[in-house]
Amino acid sequence: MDQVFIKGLTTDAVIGVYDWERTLRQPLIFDLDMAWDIRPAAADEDLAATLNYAAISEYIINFVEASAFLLVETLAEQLAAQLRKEFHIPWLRLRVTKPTAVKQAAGGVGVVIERGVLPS
Ligand SMILES: Nc1nc2c(c(=O)[nH]1)N=C([C@H](O)[C@@H](O)CO)CN2
Repeated sequence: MDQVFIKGLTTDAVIGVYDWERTLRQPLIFDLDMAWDIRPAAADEDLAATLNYAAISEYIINFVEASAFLLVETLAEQLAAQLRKEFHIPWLRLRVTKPTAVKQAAGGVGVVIERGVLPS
């Protein structure tokens, strides 16, 4: 299946379970793979026939900047559900990385979820 992707989208949010984390914003990085048949868009050079990664990036930034979840799990789950509904995405894989949460984890920490059904 074809995919449209967004890699390394970075924005800030209030996120975390500890008291000190409720008083500041921390960076979060989003990697998103979305199943989509790109052939109709390619055939007609038609942006409306594909997933507009610029529009989806803007949606993610607005959603995340307005959020204040405790767990990255909750953020991932809510964001994935909203993205699927808003953009009619049949299947997606979403990675949410909290790059500064654990100093010794150079590549960050976080979650990866897959939601929906991969079209055959
Ligand atoms: N699986 C998770 N573990 C932890 C989370 C989380 O959201 N999911 N959050 C924290 C703290 O907020 C941490 O990021 C502070 O450094 C700890 N573990």
